[in-house]
Amino acid sequence: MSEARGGLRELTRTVGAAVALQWRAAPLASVFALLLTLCTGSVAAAGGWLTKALLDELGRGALADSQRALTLAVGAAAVVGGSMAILNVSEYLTGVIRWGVTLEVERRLFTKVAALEGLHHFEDPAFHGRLRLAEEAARDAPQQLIEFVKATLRMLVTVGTLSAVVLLVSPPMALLLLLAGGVALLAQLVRSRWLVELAVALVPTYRWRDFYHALLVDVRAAKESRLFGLGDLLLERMVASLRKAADRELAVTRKGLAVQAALSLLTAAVAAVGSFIVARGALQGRLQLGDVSLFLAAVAGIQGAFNGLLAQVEFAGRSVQTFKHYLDIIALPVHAPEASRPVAPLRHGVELRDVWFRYDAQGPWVLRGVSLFIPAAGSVGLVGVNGAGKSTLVKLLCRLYDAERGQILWDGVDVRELDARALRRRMTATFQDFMTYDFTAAENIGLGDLDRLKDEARIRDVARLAEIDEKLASLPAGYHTLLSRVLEGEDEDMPAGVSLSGGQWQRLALARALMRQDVDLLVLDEPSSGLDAAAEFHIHRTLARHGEGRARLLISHRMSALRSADTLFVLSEGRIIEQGSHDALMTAGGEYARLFTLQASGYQDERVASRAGQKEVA
Ligand SMILES: Nc1ncnc2c1ncn2[C@@H]1O[C@H](COP(=O)(O)OP(=O)(O)OP(=O)(O)O)[C@@H](O)[C@H]1O
Repeated sequence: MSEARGGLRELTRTVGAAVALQWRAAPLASVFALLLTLCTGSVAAAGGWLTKALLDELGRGALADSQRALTLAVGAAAVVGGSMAILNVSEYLTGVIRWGVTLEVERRLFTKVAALEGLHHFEDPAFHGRLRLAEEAARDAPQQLIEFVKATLRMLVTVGTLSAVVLLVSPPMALLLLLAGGVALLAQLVRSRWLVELAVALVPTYRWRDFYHALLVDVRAAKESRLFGLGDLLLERMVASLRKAADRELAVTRKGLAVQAALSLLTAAVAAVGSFIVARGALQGRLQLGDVSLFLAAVAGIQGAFNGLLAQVEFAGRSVQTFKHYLDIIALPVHAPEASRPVAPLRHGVELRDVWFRYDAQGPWVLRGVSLFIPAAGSVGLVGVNGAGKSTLVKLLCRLYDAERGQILWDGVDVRELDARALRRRMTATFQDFMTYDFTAAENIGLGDLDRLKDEARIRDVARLAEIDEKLASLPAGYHTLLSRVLEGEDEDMPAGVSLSGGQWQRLALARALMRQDVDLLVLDEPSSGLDAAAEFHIHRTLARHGEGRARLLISHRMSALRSADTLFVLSEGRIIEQGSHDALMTAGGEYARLFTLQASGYQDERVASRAGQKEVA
């Protein structure tokens, strides 16, 4: 009982939200659509009544009033013609409302997604599942729920008016019809519940299918896929996902077939019983020809109205569930900037104080009591083997996650008390897994500072700093060349897109990070991993110049790039195990010295070393 009440509450909440959404998206069209719905609901009864009156009049033979018969005939024809006109206008209004609602829903959904703070939602498979359902809902659910509301209204008006008509002819029959309709409705609700449960259960299957599909068409995946011959394997897995979905859907459809067959039998039986009652009444002279016609039209009308609603129930049940996911995502809390303290320019430095962090509450600790200080005008280098936690530390600094224990302090203020967006505006960063946007070259750089997205002079300045200006200027449309091999420009004159090399993309990412001028903290996570040796040397000199007077955190596996940092921290399994200047750490002979010597020895050529040795001896 309480479950049914909960279900009803859920239905009311969802349908209410869909109706409110439609009202906001297209108020005028909604009012007209409602009026037309009420009109179409009464068409059957009006048409039936006019036909009955016409037949009764004609049945009077020579006594018939020809003027009245003619008026009734014209009236019945007008009702049919009018209902067709209403249908056409309704279709147009449905289009207007559908577009209004789709735009509104997509805008609201992705405004919310864009406003979500941090990364944890985006690294949660359950969130992606919900988002998929919500997007599905954004496309169809409000419309289907509104169609359901309209079908219910139409059904109520049709059944109400026609039942009144049938009641006049045969009261028991009216009851029978309503009962049969009610049973069919309940059965359909059960069927729709099965379908909803199936849709939710199949979300991961469809997401895997999408994933294999993306791998089959993605240009980057195509390289490995061709080289390792992965095409058949991916295809097989994609088809297997689809087959799984198809098998499960067909199983539910088969289950529903029995229900459907029982419903058809019930409908036919009710119609047969009704016809029998009326035919007998006519034979016994209790009913006239018009009554028979009216009754048969009413039976067909009521069953048609119920069937119309039944068809909507299936979609509506599914929509209630998917739309619920949309409403849940819309209701997710986002950070309220007004609740946070403004961020002052950095004067002393950023401090990590005994920071502990793990990605999942049950997962292993990734950072275990990290403490380090990045002075406002100093540089810090972070060293550590793969998986030590370096990039995780960067994510915490950018407030993409918050520490579980300990604090990150911005001039002594816990960053959790600060407005995250304002904090991010005071810093810039290049990430190890930087983005390559399929935009123009200028936009790829300008995105680093949206206020200067069109500032070509500034864009070229930072491109020069990142030593990519010459290359970009030489592209077919210079900085306005699209950097894409998968999208084409919407503008016909635009030359075909081009792609860059890995190192060139990295320079572009670096230029993007340099776009922001008024920043206090510069975070560079492997900014030169893809650069050739000469370029790396130049870039680091440029970065050192550019970063002067700011707090800098530099991460690199190329240890030579870090040696000039004021302080170096060695991170191992989430702990700082050494710290000091390059010279101090080399003298100490610990992990840093071991890693540095190991890397340096890889660059030693014995012939050069032995020549150097001979010179020393001489
Ligand atoms: N989003 C994530 N969810 C769960 N675990 C993660 C996530 N990102 C990283 N990890 C785990 O956290 C640990 C530290 O990863 P991190 O990327 O910080 O290392 P790193 O020092 O930057 O390594 P590398 O030198 O390879 O870039 C790893 O064991 C990794 O598996």
